[in-house]
Parts: sequence; C-alpha cells; structure tokens
Amino acid sequence: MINKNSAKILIVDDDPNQIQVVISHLQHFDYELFIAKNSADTCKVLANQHIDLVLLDINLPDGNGIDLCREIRSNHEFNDNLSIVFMTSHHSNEQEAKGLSIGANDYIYKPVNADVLAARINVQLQQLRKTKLLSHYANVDALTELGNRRAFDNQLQLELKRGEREGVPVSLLTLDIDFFKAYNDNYGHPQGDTCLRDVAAAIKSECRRPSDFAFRVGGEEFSIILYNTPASGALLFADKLRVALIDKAIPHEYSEVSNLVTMSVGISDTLSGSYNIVELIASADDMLYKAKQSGRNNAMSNDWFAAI
Ligand SMILES: Nc1nc2c(ncn2[C@@H]2O[C@H](COP(=O)(O)OP(=O)(O)OP(=O)(O)O)[C@@H](O)[C@H]2O)c(=O)[nH]1
Repeated sequence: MINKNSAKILIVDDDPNQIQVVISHLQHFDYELFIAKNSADTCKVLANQHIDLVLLDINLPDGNGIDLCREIRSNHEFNDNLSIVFMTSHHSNEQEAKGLSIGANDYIYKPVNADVLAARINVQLQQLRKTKLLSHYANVDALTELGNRRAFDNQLQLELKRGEREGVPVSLLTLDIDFFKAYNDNYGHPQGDTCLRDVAAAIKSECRRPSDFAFRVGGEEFSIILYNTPASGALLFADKLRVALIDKAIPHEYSEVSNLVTMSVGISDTLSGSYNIVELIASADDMLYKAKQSGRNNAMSNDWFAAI
C-alpha cells in the first residue's frame, strides 16, 4: 500500500526552469522527487526505482513523450500501476486524446497552477491506492496471507519464461497435508483453519530466498516455486520443510502416519521435465500421488537421480 506522503514522483522535462517550478509547487508535500531530462534517463530511473507517478513533458531532446509513454506501458519491468500525467504547453485536443488513448492517466497544461497540480496528483495517488488494494485482494489468500491460485499461475508462468530465457532450472513443489479430512472432522473446521495457518507459517519461514515463492492453491494444498533450483535442491528443501512442520508439533491423533500434522510433497523440475507449465504441474501432482501412495509424510521427485 502506498502512503501518500512517501509517493515517488518522477519529473521528466528538459527545461531546468520548468523543473524548478514543479519542484517548488510540490515542496510542501512529502513526496520523493526524481528528475529526468530525456527519454533514456527516464527509463533508467523507472528501472531502478518503484516510481508511482510520472509528470511527462511532450517534447524531449531524444524523442517525444507520446512514444515514451507507449514504451513505459509496454515494458513489464516498470511498475505496471504507475500513473502518467502529461505536462505540456501546446494545447491540442488531438494530442491530448492520443496521449490518453495510449495509456496516460491525465493531462496538465503549462503554466502549471500549484493547486491544480497538487489536486491532480492527489487524484492519481488515491486511484493508485485503490488499484493496489484490489490487486492485493485478488492475489492473496485471506486465510494464510500466502499468494492464491491466480498469483501462483501468474508467477509460475513468469518464472518458467525467465528460467528458459536464462537457462536455469525451476522446481515446482506441490504440498498436501496428510489426513487433513480426519483432522477437520475430529477437531472441527475452525481448528482446521488454524492448522492451515500454522502450515503456511512453516512454509513462509523456509522460503528464505527472494526467488522462493509460496502459495495456497486449494483447500489444504500449497505450491512452492523455487527459481534456479534443480529437483535435488528442491528435495533437500522439502525435507527441511517437513522437519519444520514436525517441529511445530501440531497434534493429529487421527493421522495414520504420525501423532503430529505432517505433509507429503510432489516435486517436478524443468531439467527432468520441461518449461511447459501444464506438464510441470501435472508431473508435480503425479509425484505427490506417489508420495501419498508410498506412505505419506515424504517427498517424491521426477528426477530419480536426485532421490538417490
Ligand atoms: N478447515 C479447513 N478445511 C479445509 C479447507 N479447504 C479444504 N478443507 C478440507 O480439507 C480436507 C481435504 O481432505 P482430503 O482431500 O480427503 O485429503 P486428506 O484427508 O488430507 O487425505 P490425504 O491427502 O490422502 O492424506 C477436506 O476435509 C476439506 O473439507 C479450509 O479452508 N479450511
């Protein structure tokens, strides 16, 4: 969630006087301001900072604002949600309509009035806050605060593309709590929910790298994506995770494999399988089935060498 006062605003203009005017209009607000004088510098700032709003001049020394706006909208490495507000001294209905149609959020004409600038920025930042909130609720599982199925699908697609491009392995782990129906039936649904939260906490504590991603993808089913990790590494990870869950010592007297809550894990990786999302998920599901068949409370991988 962005705090209005900590919003990052990038001013793009080649005229130092104009930059000064905007800075003086915004100095009473606690915004973090960045400056770029051309298209190339703008892209550099956007690649390195999570900018919330760009105030964009139309005429730039190395191109024009319309082309730059188009480029910003098509580059997925930049903040998808950032607002783009054109600032120009040339009144043109045609240009304004074009700017808005290619992804600008607003248009302001120079000379810029301080109150109008502040109000327009405020509208954009409010909108941004709402968008971020919606995106949070659309992608996060309310019970465990892990990513949900939609977030999982998106992230796996992204990591598989990245892995294929960079030539590194990606592992997928599908996790399922053992005898969870018996747990629910005997301890009750609210206690079942608490158990799911505890399992999620164990998962979060083991996902230590920025490239480890955890999700709750169904009722008592979780998925973990490990970027740049082959199945051998994923197996070690799964074993540590199973131990972390056992260390939580959640009693389960109705389980047939332990008196504590345990999980089974299916693992597939792109080295033994492929970068195809459907195949990778199906293979991890297969391995989970095998892990359940072979006694539960264990992990099975599609890489037979990793298991030796
Ligand atoms: N408390 C709670 N239970 C849920 C939730 N979603 C699914 N479940 C329960 O999870 C249980 C899943 O049971 P099964 O799929 O039969 O699997 P299992 O009993 O764990 O058996 P194995 O996986 O073979 O070890 C069912 O009882 C569901 O009602 C939830 O959000 N909260």
